[in-house]
Amino acid sequence: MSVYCGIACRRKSFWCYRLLSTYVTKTRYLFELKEDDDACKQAQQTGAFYLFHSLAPLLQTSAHRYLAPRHSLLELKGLLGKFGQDAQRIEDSVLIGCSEQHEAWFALDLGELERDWHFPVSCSRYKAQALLHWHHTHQFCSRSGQPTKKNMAGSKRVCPSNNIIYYPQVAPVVITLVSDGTRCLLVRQSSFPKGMYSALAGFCDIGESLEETVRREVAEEVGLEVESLQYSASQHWPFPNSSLMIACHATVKPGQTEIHVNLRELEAAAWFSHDEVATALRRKGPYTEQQNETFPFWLPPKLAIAHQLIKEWVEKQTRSSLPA
Ligand SMILES: NC(=O)C1=CN([C@@H]2O[C@H](COP(=O)(O)OP(=O)(O)OC[C@H]3O[C@@H](n4cnc5c(N)ncnc54)[C@H](OP(=O)(O)O)[C@@H]3O)[C@@H](O)[C@H]2O)C=CC1
Ligand SMILES: [Mg+2]
Repeated sequence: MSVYCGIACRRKSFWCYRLLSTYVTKTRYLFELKEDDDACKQAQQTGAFYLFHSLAPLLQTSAHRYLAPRHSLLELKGLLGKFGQDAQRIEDSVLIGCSEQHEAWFALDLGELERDWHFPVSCSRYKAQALLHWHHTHQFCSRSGQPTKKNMAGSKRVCPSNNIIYYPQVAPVVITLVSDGTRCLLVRQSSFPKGMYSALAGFCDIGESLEETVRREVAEEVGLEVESLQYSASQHWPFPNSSLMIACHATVKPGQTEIHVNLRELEAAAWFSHDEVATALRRKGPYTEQQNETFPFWLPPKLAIAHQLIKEWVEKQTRSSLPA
């Protein structure tokens, strides 16, 4: 769907109106709310608020489903009064999106945000929880030590004493499925649930390209050298502090498949065949009980990009083994 919108764009010093898609007008509207505190405050009047308590979303059950209730500004003020909280708390809310009709959506945490965040993962909550968490952990200027002030939308914080602007941080992480042509390499950390293996992951070091990170992490963790790299997809991952997972496939140099596990990083690493991985993809962990004194081999759930990467590899192997 496309609409004529009132947003003017400057091109060669002329103002012109363009045919903009719904997505573009929505994006431009959100941009305006992030840049303009008054516009954002105005948007709160007609917006919807989603509530959290120490990063756990407030949910209601309806027909055996959990739904996140929406509150108008008026309802929110009533709720805050009921819980003995000041209406000033609304200033802590952060902008998390808007509808196609430009109804702005906000998230507000009414708890103390003191606990570690261990909650069931859901894509729709990623942005709200990651942003609320970032604000909670970045309240002071690292130069002056003074408290920073968030803008209305919560897209940045500013130090009033020196005007340094702090934006929410995202740490790039590469996650690589290494293959030797017929098998793929999966690893586990001691912190993983029992029996679960995943693709090899690692944070980018400062100054590195993604290609360099993949090469270094594979060498560091399993002592192998990769020679080809193919980008697959990316995912925002909120643990521990908002990462951008960049998923890739890579292959090892021919004949160089002997794994040397770095035990400071990993508990185990091994090559797995197509059939073993295809079977594991169908299993649903976590397993709390051992079978024949070991835990079944299983893989991260569908929500994790590791699952998509591994599934992609299995499908590619299946296709290449079919007769032409
Ligand atoms: N969505 C998915 O499918 C998957 C997501 N992941 C995520 O990928 C991330 C990285 O994987 P992992 O193998 O642990 O990474 P690494 O192999 O890079 O090892 C983690 C260690 O790196 C150090 N480190 C370096 N930079 C950072 C940073 N910016 N933030 C935090 N720690 C840093 C820390 O060491 P120290 O504390 O000693 O300084 C940390 O313990 C994890 O957050 C994990 O949750 C992993 C697999 C699958
Ligand atoms: Mg790692």
